[in-house]
Amino acid sequence: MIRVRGLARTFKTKTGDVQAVTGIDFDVRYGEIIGLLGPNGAGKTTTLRMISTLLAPTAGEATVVGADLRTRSRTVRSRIGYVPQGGSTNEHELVEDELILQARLFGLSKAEARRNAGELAKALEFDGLERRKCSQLSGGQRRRVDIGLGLVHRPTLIYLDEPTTGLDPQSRANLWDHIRRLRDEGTTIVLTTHYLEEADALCDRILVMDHGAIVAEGTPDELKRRISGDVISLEIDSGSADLAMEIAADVLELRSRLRTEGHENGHAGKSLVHLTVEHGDAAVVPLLAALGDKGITPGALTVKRPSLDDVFLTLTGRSLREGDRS
Ligand SMILES: Nc1ncnc2c1ncn2[C@@H]1O[C@H](COP(=O)(O)OP(=O)(O)OP(=O)(O)O)[C@@H](O)[C@H]1O
Repeated sequence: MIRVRGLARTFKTKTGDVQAVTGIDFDVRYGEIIGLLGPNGAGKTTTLRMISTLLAPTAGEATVVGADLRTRSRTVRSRIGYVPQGGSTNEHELVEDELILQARLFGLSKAEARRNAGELAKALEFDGLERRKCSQLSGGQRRRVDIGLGLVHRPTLIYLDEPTTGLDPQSRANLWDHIRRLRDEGTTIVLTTHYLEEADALCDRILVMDHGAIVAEGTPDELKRRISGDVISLEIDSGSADLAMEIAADVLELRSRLRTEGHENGHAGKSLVHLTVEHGDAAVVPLLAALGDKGITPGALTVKRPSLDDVFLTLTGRSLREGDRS
């Protein structure tokens, strides 16, 4: 469905060149949901904009739904749907008019446009809202209309840029169901997300991006399996965190160790120390004893199977959530 080789984009700015995407390779197969996962500024949107012809690459090549990105950009455009981060609905227009206008822009007849709009309203469950102005929709309804706009010309490939950002958990889960249904009906989907749980729940395959590069690729399970063993997370006073990691390295056979600042939920002044070990349960008692000998008592301790966040930490040394704040 998509074949990308060496795709790169550099932006020239007053303060110098920004290498937004540094020469990436990836493939997307028919009927997959692919997630581009990464923190702010990782290059996800730039990648989507390039493979949707909205932004010219500075290097590299791509074939999208059978057409060359550079030489047949009009064909590519006619075969894909692109739903940008903020959507593209016009506040003052009626939902139905927006859908029909969009379909007509892609060359559909009035009758086809009307039929597709009606079918999508049913499929994405915003039927009954077609005569409302876009400004009168809830966040979740609006996102479904945005997706409808991307699909109204019946593309087989759709790009969704952060489809659920800003939605409440219920609307998010509801939108996930719709996205899965689209895939089951034969639409290939490439989406970007900051949410690990979204990538985990929704995507068949994940491309982890950081600093303009793909740093890992695989199914959610494959990525998690890369960090074999368990992750022990300890909350430690920031002043003692480095010593705690040294002590842990002395008494345990560590696969990896990472430290993040605990900014969230009133944990200022605390650090979170993440240790990957073969058998988490067996490691806890000797670890606590060794820390206790040096007067360190963790505020909290958890042992769990690695999450995608742990994968990201291990690959990049940073938490995705830290990236979110930058
Ligand atoms: N038009 C532009 N001019 C200059 N720099 C840009 C431009 N567009 C993007 N960038 C830079 O390129 C890098 C990648 O941006 P991009 O929007 O692709 O990241 P992203 O992963 O989509 O981030 P987010 O999750 O915040 O949407 C960032 O450093 C960004 O500041």
